Formats: sequence, C-alpha cells, structure tokens
Amino acid sequence: MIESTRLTKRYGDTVAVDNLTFTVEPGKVTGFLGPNGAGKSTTLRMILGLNAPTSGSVTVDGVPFSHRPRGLRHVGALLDAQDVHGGRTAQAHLSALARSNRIPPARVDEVLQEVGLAKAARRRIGGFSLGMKQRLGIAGALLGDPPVLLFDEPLNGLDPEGVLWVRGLFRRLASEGRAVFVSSHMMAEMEHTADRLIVIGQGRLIADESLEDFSARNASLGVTVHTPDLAGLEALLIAEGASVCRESDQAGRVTGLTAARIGDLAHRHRIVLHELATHTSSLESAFMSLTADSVEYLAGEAR
Ligand SMILES: Nc1ncnc2c1ncn2[C@@H]1O[C@H](COP(=O)(O)OP(=O)(O)OP(=O)(O)O)[C@@H](O)[C@H]1O
Repeated sequence: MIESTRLTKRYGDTVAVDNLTFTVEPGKVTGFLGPNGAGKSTTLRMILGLNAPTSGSVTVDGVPFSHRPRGLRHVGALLDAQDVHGGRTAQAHLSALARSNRIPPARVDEVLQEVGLAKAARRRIGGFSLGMKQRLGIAGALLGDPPVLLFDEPLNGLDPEGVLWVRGLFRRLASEGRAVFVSSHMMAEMEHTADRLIVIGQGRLIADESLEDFSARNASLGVTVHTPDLAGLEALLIAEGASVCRESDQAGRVTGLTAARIGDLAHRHRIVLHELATHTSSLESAFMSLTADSVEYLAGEAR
C-alpha cells in the first residue's frame, strides 16, 4: 500500500505537487490521471525517494521507500523507458539490476520471456524501438517480483497488441494482490484497465474514486445497449432509476447506470445482450472538463 500524506513539492515558484493525500491499495489497478505538467511524474519520483518532498510524506507499506535496501523487491517501477544505457544488451541491463538487488540471475530470462523480448535479449538497447524499451522497462519493474508496481505512461510507443498485453498484465498483477499504480494523461488508456482513479491538476487532487463511480457520474452520453428484448430491459432499467433513449427497435442509449450494472441486470433476468458499450468519448470529455481549469499548456490560444 502506498500512502501519501499532504505531499508537496515546490520548484522555486512552481508548486509541482500541492498537498496531495491519497492511498494506493493492493489488489487494484489505480490510474493516476492528469494533464501534462499536473505533477504525476514528480509524485512518482517522490514515492521512489528520487525527489525529496518540500513537505508532507509518502510511504510504501508504512516505510519511506528510500529506507529499504534491495528496493526492487519492494517496488518495481518504470519511470522513463528511454533512460537506459544504449550500449548494453537487454540481458546485461537486467542482469546488472538483478545483481545490485540480489535477485537470482535466472529471473532475468524469466522476465525477458514474460515481456516478449526473449529473442532480443542479446541485442543492444540502442537499437530498440520505443515499444521495445517500454517492454524492457516493464521487465525491470517485474524483476524483483515486488508487491507494489509504478508505471509512468507505460502505453507510450506500444502497438495495439502491446497495449492489450499491458492491460492484461496489469490486471493479472492486481489479481495477484499487488498494488499497481499507473500514470496517464488520457482517460481512454485507463478506462479499460483501472479499478480506481486518482485525478490531479496543477499538483492538486481533483478526484479519488472508483472507475465505476466516475463513469456513473460522468458518462452522461451513456451506454449503448443492443438487445432483442429492448422493452423487457427498458422496464428493468427504468425501475433502477436509469433513463433510456430508444434508437431503434432493438437499440437504446442508457444514462444513469454503468455498463457493468446493466450487464449484471440483464444477466440476472436472462435478457440476451448483443451490444453493451460505454461511450468512451463521454469519459474522456468528463476528464477534460474536470481538469479544464488546471490545464497548463494549451495549443494556439491564451490561457
Ligand atoms: N526538476 C524540476 N525543476 C523545475 N520544475 C520542475 C521540475 N520537475 C518538474 N517540474 C515542474 O513541475 C510541474 C509538474 O511536472 P511533472 O513532470 O511532475 O508533471 P506530469 O504530470 O508528469 O506531466 P507530463 O504528463 O507532461 O509528464 C511542471 O510544471 C514542471 O514544469
């Protein structure tokens, strides 16, 4: 578990992180969302003891991370996939990490296999694509089999297959009881992955809630359902307080309930669903309006 208490970081006049209190729990994927410059990377660096807070504190399992010897066994992190020595091979890079954390050397081949880089193990990292470097960074994070994992924008540079793989990996790591904390500046990257969302803007906490609650409150454009028994489903949905806007004989748009609740309800009443889709643009636009006041960099116009 990560616990941040009134965590604050100032750089001169810039308040990068402002009085941030939150927890990241085990067994869940927690999305850490915010626009560019919101303070995500600075927060992650403070969790890892790479930056000292100006005030406040952050601990991992009750202890500041910098107090842990052999840190990779406690927290695995991918901060900047490009921050690797290009002249080394993937295997040499991971072997050095393993040695300095007293991790058995056999683990190196295991994690290379796991991230799909076994064939590139003896190639120099300098020739890797960004996606391959992301995979290598993830391998490094997994090396010590840690209970807490931090990933800063891990989907950058990954192809669609890679994105799917990463999502599955995060879900699996959480189901094994680990705390998985993933930063992103795009809601779309989080909505299929995260259980919980912590949203920040200009260093301050804006929202801290389950994805389900966030979706229920903000998915104003709703969820499309397609079913041969629209009348039956409509009656159930209305009884649950949702509203339904019919789009055809078999399709309608539901607001006021999440896709998960609609699916559960249909299943319980043995109603067949042919489609159940949350409007992703609605979550993305909800995130954008939530953080609109704290967006630091706007293209082409004055703030
Ligand atoms: N070493 C530093 N010196 C001065 N200012 C810094 C430093 N590191 C970060 N900042 C400032 O702190 C603020 C937060 O930056 P940070 O990189 O943590 O944001 P972020 O949410 O990770 O953004 P992005 O999504 O663009 O990576 C920004 O205004 C940034 O310019």
